[in-house]
Amino acid sequence: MGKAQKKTGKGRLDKYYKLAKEQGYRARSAFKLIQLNKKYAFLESARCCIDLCAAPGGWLQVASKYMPVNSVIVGVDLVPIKPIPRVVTFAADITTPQCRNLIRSEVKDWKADVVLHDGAPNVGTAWVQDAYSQSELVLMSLKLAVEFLARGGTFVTKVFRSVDYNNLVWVFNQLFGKVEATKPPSSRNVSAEIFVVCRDFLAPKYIDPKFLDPKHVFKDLAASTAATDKGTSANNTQANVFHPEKSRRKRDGYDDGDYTLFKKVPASEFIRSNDPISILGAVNKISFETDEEKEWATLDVTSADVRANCEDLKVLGKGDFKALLKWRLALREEIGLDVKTKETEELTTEVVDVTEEVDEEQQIQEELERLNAEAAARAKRDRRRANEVKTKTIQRMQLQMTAPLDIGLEQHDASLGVGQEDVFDLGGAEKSLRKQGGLSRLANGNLDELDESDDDEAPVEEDQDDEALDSEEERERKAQQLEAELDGLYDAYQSRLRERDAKYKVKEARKDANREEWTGIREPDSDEEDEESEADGGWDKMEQNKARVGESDDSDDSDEEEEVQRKRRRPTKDNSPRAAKRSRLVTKLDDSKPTAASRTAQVWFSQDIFKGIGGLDDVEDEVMAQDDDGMDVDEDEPEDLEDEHDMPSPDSDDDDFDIVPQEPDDADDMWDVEGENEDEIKQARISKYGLVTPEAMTLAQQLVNREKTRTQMINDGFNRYSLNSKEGLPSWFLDDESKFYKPNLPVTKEAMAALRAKQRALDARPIKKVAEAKARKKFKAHQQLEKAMKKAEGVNATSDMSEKEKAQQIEKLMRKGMSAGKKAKKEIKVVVAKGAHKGLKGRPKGVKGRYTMVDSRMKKELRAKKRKEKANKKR
Ligand SMILES: C[S@@+](CC[C@H](N)C(=O)[O-])C[C@H]1O[C@@H](n2cnc3c(N)ncnc32)[C@H](O)[C@@H]1O
Repeated sequence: MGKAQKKTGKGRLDKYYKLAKEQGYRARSAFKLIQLNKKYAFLESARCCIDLCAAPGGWLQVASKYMPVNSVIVGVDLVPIKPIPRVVTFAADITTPQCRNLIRSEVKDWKADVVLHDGAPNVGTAWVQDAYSQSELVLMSLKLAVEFLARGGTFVTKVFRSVDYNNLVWVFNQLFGKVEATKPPSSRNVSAEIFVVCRDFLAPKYIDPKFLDPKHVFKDLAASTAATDKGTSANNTQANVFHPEKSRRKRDGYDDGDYTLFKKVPASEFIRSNDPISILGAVNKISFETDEEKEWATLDVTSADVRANCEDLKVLGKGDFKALLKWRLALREEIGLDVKTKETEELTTEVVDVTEEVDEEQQIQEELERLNAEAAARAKRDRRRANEVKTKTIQRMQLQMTAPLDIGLEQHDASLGVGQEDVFDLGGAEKSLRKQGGLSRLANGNLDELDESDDDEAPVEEDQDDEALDSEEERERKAQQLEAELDGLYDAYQSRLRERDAKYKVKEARKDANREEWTGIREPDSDEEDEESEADGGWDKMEQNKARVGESDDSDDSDEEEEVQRKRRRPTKDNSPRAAKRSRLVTKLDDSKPTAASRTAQVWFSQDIFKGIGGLDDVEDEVMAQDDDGMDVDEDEPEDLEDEHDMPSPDSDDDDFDIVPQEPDDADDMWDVEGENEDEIKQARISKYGLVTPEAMTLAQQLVNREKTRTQMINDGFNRYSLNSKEGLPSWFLDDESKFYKPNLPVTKEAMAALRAKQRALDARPIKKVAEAKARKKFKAHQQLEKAMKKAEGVNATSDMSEKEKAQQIEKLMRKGMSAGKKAKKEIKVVVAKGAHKGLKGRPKGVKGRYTMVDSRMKKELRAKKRKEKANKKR
């Protein structure tokens, strides 16, 4: 038996439920028809289909999908069905004549190829009753089917496994050539439903009405129920006794004619019965009503427990049932029905044996159910706990009881890698440091002292205030360290991502190509070699330069070189666009909003380990001291420059850090050449890149069409996204924000259409080669024309010709000149060397003008050859 499926709650939401949702079917039952049709293929050839009990319309959807277009599909149900394309539906009870009339009016005198029936009354409390009316419903649908089906047609119906099943199948067999019962995989195992596919309708001229009369078809119901009484229901009652803790399904329903839930048997019946176990499993109470029974109740063997147990058997456990069975045996001996033959232990073993027989399959299934339920409950519990913790944390955050760092970061997240312990356990680290008395010393930068004191166990007395201050600084330092580490990890992650990103690689390759082309900013008087070194740029070249500068300090022409270097490094107070652009190439280290990289660098270099390393501190100080005006310095005032601004001079040691980083994101900025002004560049950029996004186009159109004013647009710019302070936020966060935290600008259809049109126009433009060829042609034509005109002038100048002759000659020349470049290609006729032309030498019959003989295979073979060559080349 397959894995048990839950019939309640989420157990219903199985694979087919999800599939139905995905594929737009109204009910998961749609897959039952799909699977039935896959097996018997009755829909593809059907031209007319009637679906009885069709709501909500899953089967109708399938029929409409699989049946040929223009076929007639009719759906009926008690409840109205939402419209489905190509399907006619109405609400009616299929057991009534009105329904029949409605169908008739719909299909006219057509005959249906397929009649479907998936009807099910509400299966609930009175199971026997339901099963019966289900069978009745089947019979009613069969009645309609035989009326509307065409000869050879198919009737598909759902039948519940019940005592009526065989009778129904018998009737089907009388009316159809082939009858097969099947359970499609999408039908739940726990469901008692089964589908009967009746094919090849015999369409007899006369059908005995008894075939369709429930009274006749199901008349031996009682007999069959009695016959099955010893079957599953007997097992059920036995199981009730041996596993009273488990609730059992009544697959067989209630006994025929006995619809009461409460059952009572006299004690005498229980004592005298040969099947006491069935009685214990089936009844609620054993009563002591007759005198004899009342006497038994007073006997010693009938203890108070036994009497109490007899009052309500439904609440008893296994032990109580055993006690009752023991009591029965004892009483039987007492009243002389039995001689003492068996020991009660034996009975127990017998009982156990019987138990094992009881529905072993069901036990397995129930065990599985139990295990599944337990696992589900455990998972649910865990989920609930996790949610509770999260909710609490959020509440605490809202009450400002904790920092947001708590959320989302697992304390022992492996992805954070090494160092997370001290990262997240600042308190612990602080405590251990304080214990060692090294915190304040660490804060004072006395690393050596701290190292020494590592071995020293004696605690050092410290001023309380100092300690608090120290711990604050320490905390800050740690936090900065943590941020630096996180930034490092994030950078590594980003570079890993980029490495994987093919687009990025292409971009980088292009950039590299651009960089190679870039020859740097040339000083008019700098020599060839210097230009090269500048052009190449890069760390190595700079190192070489530095070394050379250092060496050249002693050389004779040092002053000259120094001057060149200084000129190259120092910004001038030149207001020309070139100077402005160059100043842009230099990173403004003192920008009031520190960039992520500079902040990271600051944090990195703020670590104690860098303290005392020559030059670094100075650089840092200089970085801090530099101000915005730093770029507007007169070239003629080098001393001032050095005093006021921190651009390193060639003589200082700090020229190690004379880095002129290139702006990474926009190579175009670098191409600002002398003479161009900012506005022009801006305009060029707009014409090249402007209005490339649908949002930009929408805004532009709104502005042009006066749907929005400029002020409105400016006002729109002040939204919750525009005033976010980005200061001090980590780069990963800012990256994320830039991707996802931005206003959702409206995009109109018109804007999209305009953009598409623009793109189409771009696509329609010829490629460079074609354009060049066209231009060449035009140029040649122009030359020819000029030549012709010169000749015409010559003709005009001659006196040997009459005016008429001149005119004729000139016209000829001009015609020739005008037609230059428009030479019509001589058409070559292709003659395939097959049939009559095969093996022919010389001109084939009926072919005039230029021709070429081709082999029919030649083209294909040539292509194949080229393809192979290409593939080989690649390899
Ligand atoms: C299981 S649903 C049918 C699902 C349908 N095959 C589908 O795929 O959407 C059973 C339907 O039978 C209908 N039904 C039950 N008794 C009926 C009756 N006497 N006449 C018409 N419809 C009936 C119910 O209203 C219910 O919608």
